[in-house]
Amino acid sequence: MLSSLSLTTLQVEQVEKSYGLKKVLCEIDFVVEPGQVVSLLGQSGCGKTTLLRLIAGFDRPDSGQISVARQVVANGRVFVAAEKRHIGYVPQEGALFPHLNVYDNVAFGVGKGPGRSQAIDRMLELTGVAELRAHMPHQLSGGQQQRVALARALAPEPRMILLDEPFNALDANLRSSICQDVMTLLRRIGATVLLVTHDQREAFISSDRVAVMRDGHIVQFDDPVHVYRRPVDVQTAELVGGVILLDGVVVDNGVRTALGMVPAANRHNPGELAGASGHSAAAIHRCTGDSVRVMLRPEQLRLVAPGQGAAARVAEVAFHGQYFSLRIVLEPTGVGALPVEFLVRAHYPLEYQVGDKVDVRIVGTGVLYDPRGATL
Ligand SMILES: Nc1ncnc2c1ncn2[C@@H]1O[C@H](COP(=O)(O)OP(=O)(O)OP(=O)(O)O)[C@@H](O)[C@H]1O
Repeated sequence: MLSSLSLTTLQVEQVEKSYGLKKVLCEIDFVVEPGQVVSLLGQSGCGKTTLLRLIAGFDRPDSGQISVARQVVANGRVFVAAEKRHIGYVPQEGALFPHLNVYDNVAFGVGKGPGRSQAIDRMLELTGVAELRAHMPHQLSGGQQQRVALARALAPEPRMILLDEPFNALDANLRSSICQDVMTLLRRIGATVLLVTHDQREAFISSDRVAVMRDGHIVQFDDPVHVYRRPVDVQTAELVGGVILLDGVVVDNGVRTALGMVPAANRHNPGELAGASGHSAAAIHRCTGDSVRVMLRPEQLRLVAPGQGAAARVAEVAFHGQYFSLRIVLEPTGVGALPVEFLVRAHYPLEYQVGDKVDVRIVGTGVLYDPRGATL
């Protein structure tokens, strides 16, 4: 049962696709190893669904090659029809057949043969919807519908699973718990999975690798920690989290900024960003004297006792329930042309109020980009 899922590699090589004059996918190249979960993460319109449809076999690439389990399914000469690719597809909002009950929805794609009803029963159990087998889709909650859609996609024992924003219709709280449930299940059965999402948290929670897409390109294919800690450029940094950007000038042992000296690394540096280590200075040495942009994550800033960091003041406090966000404005230092302000999180009980003077210190290293925000 489902053994084929764990053996499947997906290979996408130099795939391109245009609609009319609009190029929607450019030089798409990546591999999903057997049992890996990979997310396609990007803003609306960047080409995620188009890529998924080419892999599923609903559409043809203009050029390039797609292979599933080392068999070519699409290139200039070969095109294997969707139903012969043995790929499970869970579309946005599940799209269950409204006139079929849960059992019949799950049974839909399962071939006739011995063991059919046991296979369907097992899938209903596995996805936790066995007790709902007689329900019609309109009698199910959003989360239950997604589980049934997953059961339906898994029941024919596909070679891999494609999920197209499957949790979109759920409200925020339900969304992250259902996402975690579904991913735990898919990992337990060793499925090779490609997940389309525009939600960075969903991509990070679920995936071994994240493919960040922009304007039809994969701009970074990396593990989630690297995508967050060492994004390829400022746009990617902003896509996946809060960003503090400082203008700076590279000097011998770091970058001089309005927040003082920032230990810095470029993206290609080995080692962890936290802590100012020798490798940072070596890697940025060749840029000495250059103007750069330094990217920090908000959690890298700490409010500390006077005299221990850069002087600033609290301009605004907002309560979010679990935490407060403080808008902090640096006192002018002459470094950096514009006033520098940013948001810092603080927890209850809050020690600060609007107008307080505070000092700000950086923890860990910043990531360097050129003044346009591109990789150095
Ligand atoms: N059949 C089609 N004909 C013409 N243009 C299309 C077609 N399908 C997609 N496009 C265009 O291709 C681009 C990429 O669309 P796609 O649906 O792949 O993006 P997406 O990243 O999945 O977006 P979303 O997150 O909103 O679903 C968009 O500009 C879209 O308008």
